[in-house]
Amino acid sequence: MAPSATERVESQITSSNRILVKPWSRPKPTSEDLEWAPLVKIDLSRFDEPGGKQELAKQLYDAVTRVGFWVVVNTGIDDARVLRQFSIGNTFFKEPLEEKRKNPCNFAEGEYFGYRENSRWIGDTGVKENIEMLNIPKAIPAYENEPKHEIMKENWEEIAKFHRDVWEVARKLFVLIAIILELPENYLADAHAYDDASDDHLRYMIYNVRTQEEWDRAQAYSKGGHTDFGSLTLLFSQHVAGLQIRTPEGKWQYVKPVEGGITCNAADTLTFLTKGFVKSTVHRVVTPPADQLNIPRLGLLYFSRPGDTTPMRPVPSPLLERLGLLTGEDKDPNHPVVSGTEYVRARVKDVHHKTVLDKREGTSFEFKGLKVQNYYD
Ligand SMILES: O=C(O)CCC(=O)C(=O)O
Ligand SMILES: [Fe+2]
Repeated sequence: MAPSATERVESQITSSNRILVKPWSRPKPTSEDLEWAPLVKIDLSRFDEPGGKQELAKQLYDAVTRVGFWVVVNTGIDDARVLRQFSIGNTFFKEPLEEKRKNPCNFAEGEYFGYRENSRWIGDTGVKENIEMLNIPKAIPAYENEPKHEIMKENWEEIAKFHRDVWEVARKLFVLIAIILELPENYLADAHAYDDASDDHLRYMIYNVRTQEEWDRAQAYSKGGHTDFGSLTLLFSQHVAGLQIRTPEGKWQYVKPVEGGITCNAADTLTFLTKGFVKSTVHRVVTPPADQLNIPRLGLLYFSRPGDTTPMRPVPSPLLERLGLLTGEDKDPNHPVVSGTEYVRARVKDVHHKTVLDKREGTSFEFKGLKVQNYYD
C-alpha cells in the first residue's frame, strides 16, 4: 500500500533529520465589533522619494509625540518571508520542552536572549503565565557564540537575513524621528546600529490557549498596562485581538491587525533619550474575544534597544533645546551616564528575575536616575 501523506512526512523527517517547518497561516480576524484605536499609517515605499522622508516625518509627528503607536506598510519585506518566520516560531513552540529548555534566558544577569518558559505563577491566583517566547540576538559577530536551538541552526541563514531586514524598518523609523528632532538624519539609527552590540532581538512569542476562567483569574490579579523597555518595538500584524493601547484621552482601545503591516511603538529608552518628548505608550494584552479564545496567539516582534556604546544621555536636538527640555547636565559630555545595555539589563532583571509575578501597582523602577512606572491602570 502507498504510504499516506502523514507517513510520508514522517519518513521525510527521519531521512533528512531536520525539523519539519509546517506552513502556518494567519487566523481569521475577530468578527466582534471592538473599539479599535485610530492609528496613523506610514507608507514606507515613499521613504526614498524626493522629499518623502520629510513628508513621512510630518505624518509621524503626532504618533511619536502624543499617541506612541503607529502602523507601517509597504516595508519591502515579502509576506511569504514573514509567514515563514511565524511558521518557524510555531514549530519551535511545538518542540519538546527539553529541547526548548536548552537555552533559557539568563534573567539573573538581565539577559533576554533565548527561551522564556511559561513557568511562573501569577501571584497567588493558582494560574501560570501563558506566554512562551524565543528571543533571537542580532546576526553579528558579537553574538556568534550565543547558543542556538536546533531549529535556529537549521534555518539560520534565513533568520539572519530576516533579522537584519526588520532592523532596516526600524532604521527608517529612527531616521524619521531624527528628522522630527532636527538631528542629523542618521543620529538615532547610528545610536541603535545593527552592527554594534546591543540587546536587540527578534522574538517568536506565543500566548497559549487558556480558559475564560483562567483568563479572568489572571486578569483580576493584574490587568495593568506597561511600557516597553527599549527604544522601538515592531509587532508584525497580530490577527488575534487582545493588544490594547491607552490613548492620550486615557481610554483603552484595541490595535487592529493590518494585513502586511507592522504595528510600531516607541518605548522607554527613546523617551529617556528625548527627555520625554517621544512618548512611550502604555499598552497591555487582555483576554481575546470569544470567537478567538481557542486560537493560540502566535506573535512575531522585533525589539530595538540602545547598546553597549550608546550612552543614555539626552540627544542634542535643537528642537528639545528650544522647548527648554535640556539641562546643563544633559549637555555635559563629562557627566557620567549608563550605557543602553546597562539600563536595559537592569530593567529586564528587575521585571523577570523571579518565579512568581508580583503585583506592581503603585511601584516604579529606577536605575541611575532613569525612572519608569511599573504599572498603569
Ligand atoms: O503580543 C502583543 O500583542 C504585545 C506584547 C507586548 O506588549 C510585549 O511583549 O511587550
Ligand atoms: Fe509591550
